[in-house]
Amino acid sequence: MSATLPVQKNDYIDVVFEDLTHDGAGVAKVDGYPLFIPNGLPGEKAKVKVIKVNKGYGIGRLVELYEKSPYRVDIPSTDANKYGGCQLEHISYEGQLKFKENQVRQVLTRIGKLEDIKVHSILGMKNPWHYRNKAQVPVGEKDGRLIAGFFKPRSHEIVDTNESLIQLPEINEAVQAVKEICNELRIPAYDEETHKGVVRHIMARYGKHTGELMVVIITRTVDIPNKSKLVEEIVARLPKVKSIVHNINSKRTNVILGEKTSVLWGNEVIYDYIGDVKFAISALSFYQVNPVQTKVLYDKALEYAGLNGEESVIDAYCGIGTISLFLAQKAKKVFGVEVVPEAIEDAKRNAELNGITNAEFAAGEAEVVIPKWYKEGNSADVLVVDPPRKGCDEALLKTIIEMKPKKVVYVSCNPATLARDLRILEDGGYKTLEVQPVDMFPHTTHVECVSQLVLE
Ligand SMILES: C[S@@+](CC[C@H](N)C(=O)[O-])C[C@H]1O[C@@H](n2cnc3c(N)ncnc32)[C@H](O)[C@@H]1O
Repeated sequence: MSATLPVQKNDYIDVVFEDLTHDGAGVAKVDGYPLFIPNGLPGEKAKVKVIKVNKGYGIGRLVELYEKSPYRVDIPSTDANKYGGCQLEHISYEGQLKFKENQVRQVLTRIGKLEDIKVHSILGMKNPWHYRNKAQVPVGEKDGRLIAGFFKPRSHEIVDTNESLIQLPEINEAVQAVKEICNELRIPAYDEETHKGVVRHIMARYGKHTGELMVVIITRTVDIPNKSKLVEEIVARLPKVKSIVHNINSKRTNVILGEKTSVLWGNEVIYDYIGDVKFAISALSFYQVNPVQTKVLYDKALEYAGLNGEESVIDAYCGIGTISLFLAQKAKKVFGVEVVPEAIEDAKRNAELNGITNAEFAAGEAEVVIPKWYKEGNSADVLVVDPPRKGCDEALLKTIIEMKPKKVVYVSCNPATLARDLRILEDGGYKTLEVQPVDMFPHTTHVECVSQLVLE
């Protein structure tokens, strides 16, 4: 096969990078044949080694840079830099924002065939470091010691580090402390090959605006050896801890959290504020990871909803009711739907906590609950969706098109599924007026968008 291609495996060639892939690799073309090379930036000239050739594209490795992009920044070669999941760290923040904005525009045109919609300049952060309020760190064993950190790319080999440049310092400290305590108390790590051992993951979550810390220990076993000493030491070394939770995941799986959760010490939840609204967050509930940009994102969603106090609003994929409670302050009534029952319990508690009485919440799949509401004769003036990366279920999109809310606000963490779903809604009678990208995840390739659609 490779005989007909313009490059062969192990060739060394000189290239000029033209573009970036959605996951941040440089794209160079040889006689029209694309080569994807991690770490290459548009405009740069380089020598690369071809390491793999497929029919439609090849993969290469950067060997030498002849000419650097003005957006390239030098980063020290630490484990956190190499393995910490920050695929865009070698690009200046200005360059990252440009890349993300461009990516949104390209994807909306290519997948959504949305040629003429208004995509605003991306809203970035003033200080794009140490923003993440949550970490879920895999645990393993090396030389008889429990280690925890990042997986090496495309492997399950763990790099033992707690140094992350995008996590809040409180999160890094919490992970490090739990790791040390487990080693001191000889609590064994889980071994995924033999399916033996105890600790699988350490999770930490931090309320930036309340200073409350939650530690979750995820184990294969029902019991944790030295459990009471473990709890005692966590409380002693992490003064901000308000909740220590045990989650049991006894399955052979890559899924992090298991089904059984119990509180080992303190509260079942921690609290945090977004703006003036207070939220209770339990271990299994989704909560946005960038506390600064969440406010920016929700403010935009609220602006796009354009409420005057008379509307009935549905908030699909509502999590712990975060967007719902902002909407409820401006609408007549809000109905939130979410598949995780614990998150719905949090949402109800959050409405009460903030004295909000015009929000109701239902646990279930949005694509089941909302069609059922519609069949029972209910509808909404405004519908907000904030689905996971896979986007909205087709059954939900079909119901939206039939229900005909005047406005749809689509919050998305994946431009590709956003583009796909906007196309379906456009074909069903909606017009996308504007799209606002928001940088919720600096230094990674992820980008969030809020879109406003109106019924034509
Ligand atoms: C991106 S999060 C958004 C949550 C919330 N709007 C927020 O900003 O915190 C997506 C949420 O959808 C929930 N979810 C996933 N699949 C669902 C489904 N089929 N129906 C309802 N909720 C679902 C997840 O549990 C998660 O809470």
